[in-house]
Amino acid sequence: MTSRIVVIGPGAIGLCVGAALMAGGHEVTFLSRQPFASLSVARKGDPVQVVPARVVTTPDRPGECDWVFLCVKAHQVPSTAEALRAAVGPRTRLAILQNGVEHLENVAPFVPANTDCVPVMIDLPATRHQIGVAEWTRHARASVPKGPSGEAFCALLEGSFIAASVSDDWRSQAWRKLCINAPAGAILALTGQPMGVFHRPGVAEIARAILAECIAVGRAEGAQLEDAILASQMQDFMTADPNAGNSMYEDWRAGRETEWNARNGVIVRKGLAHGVPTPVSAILVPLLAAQNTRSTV
Ligand SMILES: NC(=O)C1=CN([C@@H]2O[C@H](COP(=O)(O)OP(=O)(O)OC[C@H]3O[C@@H](n4cnc5c(N)ncnc54)[C@H](OP(=O)(O)O)[C@@H]3O)[C@@H](O)[C@H]2O)C=CC1
Ligand SMILES: CC(C)(CO)C(=O)C(=O)O
Repeated sequence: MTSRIVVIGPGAIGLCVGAALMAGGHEVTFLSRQPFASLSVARKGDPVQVVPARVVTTPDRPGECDWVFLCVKAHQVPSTAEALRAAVGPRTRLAILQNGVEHLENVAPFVPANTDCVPVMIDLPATRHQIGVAEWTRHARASVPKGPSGEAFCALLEGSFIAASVSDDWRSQAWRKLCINAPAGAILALTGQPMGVFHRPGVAEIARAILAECIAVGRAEGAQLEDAILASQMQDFMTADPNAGNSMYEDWRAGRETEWNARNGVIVRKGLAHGVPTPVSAILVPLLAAQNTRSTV
């Protein structure tokens, strides 16, 4: 069955997911801040195909639809309030594709309380090279909570390059992803260097400390995070392509606001609420916040 889907935020994730939905025959409209007419999404090294894209640039234009895929950075959610009002009707399902663990809290102020929201853990290393053009690499996975809406989400992507699955412990999936994003995002954004910086003296120790704090706070929040994550995640960091970046690094490089609060601030905020100490994150978070103000005072 063809669904009418509005993708809010045609960045790296929005373009990739939108292309997967279009390939499945769905009617996809991108709500963009800048116009574009065609879409080109490919796995790194694969041939590029250009297809026409349906795009609107006015927030009140998307109109009510079956699904909204919200693909903006966590701190950009408030700016989509008008678009959400226009696109989310009583029968619309809202998929929130974000890093972090606060998908539902982030959208709650902007949609009616009974909105059918599907938080999505998206593991899809992707870059938007220019408007309408994105490339992804390594793997493409999405995880949503088990239930009718989660299953409907997976059905939309069935047969596409994105492997979507339901989880009966989605909270743990989101925290596991944060175990990647919290150390790697903070360290790459603060040093302005790709993954090879983990081999500089002392850097791996800082990453390990952030990771340990993330695990401790995640457990206090009810996530199942086994001890072995510490070693296996550190191993992944240390064996990563030294030239690889991540979305927070890309934002820093482009002079855009970074997702420091959703990825690192959250560890301090939720740690405080549970009485879990997070001394290393507490030092790094003000630096990450300051990096975004570019204050001249
Ligand atoms: N990139 C990656 O590899 C991965 C990213 N993620 C997560 O997915 C989420 C999206 O990230 P990503 O795709 O990288 O981000 P991008 O910055 O590439 O894309 C965000 C897009 O949203 C647009 N946007 C922002 N505000 C609005 C608005 N009010 N109305 C319409 N469009 C808007 C931006 O437009 P404009 O261009 O005009 O600024 C941009 O096109 C984040 O939470 C990220 O952490 C998760 C896994 C991997
Ligand atoms: C680490 C990565 C690439 C994994 O999907 C990611 O989440 C990001 O860059 O934000």
